[in-house]
Amino acid sequence: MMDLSNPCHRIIVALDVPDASEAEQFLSQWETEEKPFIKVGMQLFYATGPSWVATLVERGYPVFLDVKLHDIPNTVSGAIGSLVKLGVDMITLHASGGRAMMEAAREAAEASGGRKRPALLGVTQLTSTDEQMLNGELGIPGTVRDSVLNLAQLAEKSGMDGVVCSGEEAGWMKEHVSGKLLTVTPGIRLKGEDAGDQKRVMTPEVAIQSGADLLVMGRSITQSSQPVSVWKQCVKSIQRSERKS
Ligand SMILES: O=c1ccn([C@@H]2O[C@H](COP(=O)(O)O)[C@@H](O)[C@H]2O)c(=O)[nH]1
Repeated sequence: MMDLSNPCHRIIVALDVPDASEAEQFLSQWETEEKPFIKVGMQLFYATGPSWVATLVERGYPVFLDVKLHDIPNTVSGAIGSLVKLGVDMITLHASGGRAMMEAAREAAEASGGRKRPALLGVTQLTSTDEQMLNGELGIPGTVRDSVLNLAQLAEKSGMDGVVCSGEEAGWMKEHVSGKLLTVTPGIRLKGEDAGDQKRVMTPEVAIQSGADLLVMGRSITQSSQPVSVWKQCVKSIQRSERKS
């Protein structure tokens, strides 16, 4: 189960791999270490199905199910009703799905009948979106920050426990929302690393200093030849950054 006071749980490892066997092989490298906080996204969830995710939870992994639900309220309510049974720690929905959709999700999660209620996170603007894309192909005026804040405030009013945004917005946004809203921040890159498809990126240290609560790290860890050592170094360096800020 996730424990936000545990520094190891401040980094969520995005397990973007094709199947359960590759995921298991990757996780086996942590044998003697504390279990990492794992993000299962669409690629792995669609490949393994819910039962493998439930076994991860049973084995004591904190799990973030990043399926980014976005549909009519009734459908999202049903989906949350099914996903809550897995016992995961966090689930994402697109905040742009609107208030009725997020409220329906919250009600479905609360009706989970004695099971642990997962934290629900509203995805604001994806970290692969920049201002040019926002104003151009998406037709949304203003800055990325304006749009992230608008969606974060909507998520908060709709009963979400947190939001997904980039490190560029995480700390600043907290001045405009309640302190209870958790900020989960992907788009993390080590110094000098290629951003790839991500547009709003930050190093782990700067993201934590800027006010992010939890960091999502995928390829920087999964594509490293020494993933456990990169993970450990990042945990240590964010602890140091936190002490300084
Ligand atoms: O705005 C968002 C929301 C989710 N993600 C997810 O985080 C990881 C990032 O992977 P990297 O390899 O570190 O880029 C990935 O699973 C995305 O689906 C995001 O990047 N941005």
